Amino acid sequence: MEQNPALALPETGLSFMKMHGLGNDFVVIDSRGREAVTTPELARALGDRHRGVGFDQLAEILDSDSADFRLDFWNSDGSRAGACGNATRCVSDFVMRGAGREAVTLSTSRGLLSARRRADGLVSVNMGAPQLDWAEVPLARDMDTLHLPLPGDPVAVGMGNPHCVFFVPDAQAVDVAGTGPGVEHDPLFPARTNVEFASLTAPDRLRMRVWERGTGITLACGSGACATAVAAHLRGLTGRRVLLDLDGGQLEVDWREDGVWMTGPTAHVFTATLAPGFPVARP
Ligand SMILES: N[C@H](CCC[C@H](N)C(=O)O)C(=O)O
Repeated sequence: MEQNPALALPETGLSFMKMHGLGNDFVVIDSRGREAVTTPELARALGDRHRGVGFDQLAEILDSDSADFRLDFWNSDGSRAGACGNATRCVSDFVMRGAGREAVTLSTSRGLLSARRRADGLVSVNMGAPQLDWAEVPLARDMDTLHLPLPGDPVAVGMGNPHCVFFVPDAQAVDVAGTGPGVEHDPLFPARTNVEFASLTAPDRLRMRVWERGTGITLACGSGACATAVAAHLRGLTGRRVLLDLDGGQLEVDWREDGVWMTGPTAHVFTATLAPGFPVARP
């Protein structure tokens, strides 16, 4: 096996954690006290579910001057994600446990966020204010973000990353794999987009399924749940606080004065070490 120099790690035997929030799964690399190690090549190699470890997102923990830590997010196709709500909750849980604290602050590419453990053990993150201006999402040109000029009349919401939310009669019946990629790559979204399909199942309760930019179908998407709750409220379907049923479980979203709070379970599955020489060149 020949080592590919383009993928060489700064050290062999890199240690990482596998975590998930409602089955939205992550590889987490703790790089506090050193330089960042993630590159697009490493993200793709680790993200390969057959030849690597497999994940929906990779999160790298880094030192921060302005918060308890910094978090960078990557998709399995090697692209960057500006936000990842479930990984933020999982990593915050890990950092809080390590420090014996019940609340932390973190910096991401969209700014400063905060997280805390609730009395019931679930972890909440304040994902910040939704981005409702076309340029912030971002969209290709000035338009009404509440009614995009696409079949299905979706809503665009930014949560530090772009989301396109469709309200449908039955989210369960949607061909997510068939519809998602076309929307992800629609020219209306210059940075591509995450795509959500949601239906109202009770007052203030939504069934939601997701196609994630750079990853595909996932069992849950925290920022997608926030975007969907914001869109549902703005469309007059729900109040500001909703319960979302995703393929992997439930999330609570509460759009408060100080930002969009998202609450749910977290899991640390294992900690492991990459074999020396990984990743190796592939034929
Ligand atoms: N699963 C993540 C979102 C990943 C979004 C990513 N696919 C992007 O490119 O924006 C979450 O819990 O918020």
